Amino acid sequence: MSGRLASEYPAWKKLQEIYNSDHSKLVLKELFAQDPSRFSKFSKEYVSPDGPSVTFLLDYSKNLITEPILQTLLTLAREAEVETYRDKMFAGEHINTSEDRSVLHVALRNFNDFQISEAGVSEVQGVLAHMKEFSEAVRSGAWKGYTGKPINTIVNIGIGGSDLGPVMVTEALKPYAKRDLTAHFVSNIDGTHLAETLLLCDPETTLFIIASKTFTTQETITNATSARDWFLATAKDKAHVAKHFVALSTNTKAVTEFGIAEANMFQFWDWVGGRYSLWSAIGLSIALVIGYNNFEELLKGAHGMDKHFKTAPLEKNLPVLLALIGLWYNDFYGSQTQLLLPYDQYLHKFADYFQQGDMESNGKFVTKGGQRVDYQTGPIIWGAAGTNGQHSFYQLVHQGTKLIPADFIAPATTHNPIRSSLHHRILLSNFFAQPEALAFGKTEEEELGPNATEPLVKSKVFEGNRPSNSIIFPKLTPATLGALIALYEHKIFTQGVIWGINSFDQMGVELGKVLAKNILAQLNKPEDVIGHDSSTTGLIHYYQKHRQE
Ligand SMILES: O=P(O)(O)OC[C@H]1O[C@H](O)[C@@H](O)[C@@H](O)[C@@H]1O
Repeated sequence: MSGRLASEYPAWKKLQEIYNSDHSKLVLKELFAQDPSRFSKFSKEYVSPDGPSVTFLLDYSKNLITEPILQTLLTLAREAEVETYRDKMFAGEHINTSEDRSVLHVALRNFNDFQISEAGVSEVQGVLAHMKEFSEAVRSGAWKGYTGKPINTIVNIGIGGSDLGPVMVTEALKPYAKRDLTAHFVSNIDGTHLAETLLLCDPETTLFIIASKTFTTQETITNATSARDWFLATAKDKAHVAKHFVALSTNTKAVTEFGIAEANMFQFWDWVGGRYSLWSAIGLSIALVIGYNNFEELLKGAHGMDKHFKTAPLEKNLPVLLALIGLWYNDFYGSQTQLLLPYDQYLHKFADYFQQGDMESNGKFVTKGGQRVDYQTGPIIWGAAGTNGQHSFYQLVHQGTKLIPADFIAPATTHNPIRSSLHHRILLSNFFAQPEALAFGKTEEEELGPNATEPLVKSKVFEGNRPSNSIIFPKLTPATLGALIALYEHKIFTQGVIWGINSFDQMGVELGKVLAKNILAQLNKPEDVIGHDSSTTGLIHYYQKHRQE
């Protein structure tokens, strides 16, 4: 039953035994030499079941696994009832127990395949139709600003899940963008973020999209209010707000109190988690930038992956395989982090996006049953796009003292084939070379011959045996991106079920918010600063001494 300690499952204990007795024998160079069919055994092609064509190859052969290890990991998934909990999610059961909510981002991209009865699900199509109509009106120029000019700039104001998804996807799908519609994203409460953005905006032609599930988030409401003040400083009449401000939210009351009419609000529901919300009304900026039809392709690509996750047997289920391999390193090898390395400049925000997606979901130390876990849960996610990382942190990945599993992700075809795709061939040669170097390394013998012992030679040794997955797909299309995001979403889900934690709440972001509110009220005068430790008090006093308003 989910909520149990993962370490109590028989398969977990068996994995620990296997690790203890065998891990020093798991050497990639030998595993490949012993089995010429290792690649075909440990790689799978995904082909979308229907809808827009999506294919990709997942090669997981360069991992420190054998068939028996994989089988034991699969047994662990069965003992943790991953299939049952997956089906509960798709059925709309309240698997987010702490908030007593269902978890239904899959319902946002459901094209009549799953029967889900939950309040709001039947409204999804209506909101999509509203998004289509509105985005087409803005893109065609039919929607006019208060002086009759068309909109040429949009500013999405939101943070966390109400920012990262739209930012990542609009960057990733830039080749599909309407280039004369500029999109900005303001998230940080630091006034610099808004001020620098407003310098690039004209109030007559700018549309502000206020994206907030709760519509109470301090950063977003403060930024939205300042943006409205800036707008009204020129437009004067409050009635003009209707042409320049729309809201994406679950909170109709707060939206209308802010001064945005319900007609300009795009609704979603409490069963959409913030970090799973780009498929909802939160995706409005995506639809505006790439067009509604491309947004729908994104949804369909994700839906194809949902069907795969829902129906493929565990041993062929790609999100499950990624989850199990990741768990093997996280819980038995003691790996603390997981790299996401897209060899595609358009995916330069992919790791940032899944920092929230994974770390906010699985950064939990208590099971659903309230027990402190005695094993590691969510990994630290990090990464960078293309070869940039190779010239910065890869040194540590290759020759440092830590084991850092990495996912390499690349398209076979580029959207920018300059110089007959020369750039892309160089990029991909690195995409192929890095996992090879990580896995197989370079010995002293290769460096100088059998008697080489000098420090210089030693420093050139690559021990190898550093694991990675590789994902390669034909081209980065909206549907392919949708499938890739859903792949990782379901990976996160699977790991969360096995660890017995609630992947769908985020209690850990609350304490800082409460403390900041309290401190904000004390910032005026030194004598107001009470109730803190000496460090916090000292820092605030220093600020009070040196600030200039
Ligand atoms: O969309 P909202 O309600 O403004 O929340 C923005 C963000 O706030 C918090 O940091 C968390 O709850 C995140 O999950 C959320 O994405």
